Amino acid sequence: MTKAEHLDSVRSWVVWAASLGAYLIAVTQRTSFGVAGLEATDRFDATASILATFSVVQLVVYAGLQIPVGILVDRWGPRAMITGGAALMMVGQFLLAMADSVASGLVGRFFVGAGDAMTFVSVIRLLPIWFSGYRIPMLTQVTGMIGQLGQLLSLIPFVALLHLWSWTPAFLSLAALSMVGFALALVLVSNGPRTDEEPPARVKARTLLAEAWREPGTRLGFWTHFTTQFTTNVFLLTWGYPFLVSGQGISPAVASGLLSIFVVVAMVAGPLLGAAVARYPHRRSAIAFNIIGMIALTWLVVILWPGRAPIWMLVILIVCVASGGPASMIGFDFVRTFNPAHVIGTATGIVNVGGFLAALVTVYVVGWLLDIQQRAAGAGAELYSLDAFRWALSFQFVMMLGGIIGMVVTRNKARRAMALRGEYTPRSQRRQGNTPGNR
Ligand SMILES: N[C@@H](Cc1c[nH]cn1)C(=O)NCC(=O)O
Repeated sequence: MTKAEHLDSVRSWVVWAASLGAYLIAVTQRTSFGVAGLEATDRFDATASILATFSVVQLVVYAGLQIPVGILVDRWGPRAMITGGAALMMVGQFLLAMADSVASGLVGRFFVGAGDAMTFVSVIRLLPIWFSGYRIPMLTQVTGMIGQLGQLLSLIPFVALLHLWSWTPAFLSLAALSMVGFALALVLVSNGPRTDEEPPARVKARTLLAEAWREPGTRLGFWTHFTTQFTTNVFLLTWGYPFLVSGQGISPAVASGLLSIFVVVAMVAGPLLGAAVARYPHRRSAIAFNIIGMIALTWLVVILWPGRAPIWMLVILIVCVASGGPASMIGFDFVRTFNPAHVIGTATGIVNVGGFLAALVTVYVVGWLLDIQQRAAGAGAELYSLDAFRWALSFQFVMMLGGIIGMVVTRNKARRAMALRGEYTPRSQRRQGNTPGNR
């Protein structure tokens, strides 16, 4: 098969569907512990902070492994990484199924986080190997979008099994599900035909990392992912629920309903953004800036609202914050179009650190700001009061500002580099009426 013949072929769709299945299963493994919080509290006799440690360990492992994983994707190819990731998640869920102490549970969660970290970057790396042109940004979005459905597998059948069969059999079924991901990747995923651009296996990790990082387009992708995605993670993973229930006085049932808007928005906004990026590749950062602007504006309105915000305003806020997840996929599109094929895995890993790193910092600082306000207010003061949330959540603006500065600086650098190479930039089009390229 020549290079062009395998692109967009039936085989391409089979490889994509199998890798997407493996990613959806990884998202199920990722989100399974979160929905088993009450059972975990009983099983491990754990406090709230011990329970939070399980999530933090998983997030730190996930974010910390993105760059090594990206480098290994470029060295070994996506197939080995997806199968290896599924195997690690299988081991992790098996350990968790058997765990009866916090320490053994944490080891299980460590393996799940590590296997999960190996999956997404590898699946995204397969797209430019197997597809061409406008399909790639569209499939990037659809991959992210369908993967989020893994949350529903945790929320519905896994929770049902947990209540029906109890802890050990429910987590063993998750281990079995990972075997399905493993088999899918082993049998159906392929790294594609070898190309001249593949690096010799002995290229040093440091060299790959330096090459990917030197490219301003990679850093633009990092800052784009950083700025668009972190508010989504902060809301979904930690502070959204207590803000809605304790800060805004919403009932727990309505708050859970509001959180499910995140899945709906991912389903709707993903394809829309994919189509917009495919059609206007030279307007990608403008699209991301608009979404960041909407997130910042709606947070500002809710934070400055006198008293509790009305429910319709909270819905608008959640729709805008939720669109940050799909918008963050624009970061991976920058990677694809600015980097040579042999560093795309490494550069994708770098970009995927952005949103998770920003979320970790923000989750921690918001918690710290809530604590110090309670201490300053004296004994008996409420930890989760609306006023305390107003100040604490305002820290998000600091992170957004930092991210926007990063995006502007790297976008200008990327455009300067393109102009030096004589390539199309939006500015050069305004001056000369050039034809758009794909950057
Ligand atoms: N931005 C997310 C994926 C996404 C797509 N639509 C909504 N969320 C992301 O970066 N994901 C990485 C992963 O490992 O899932």
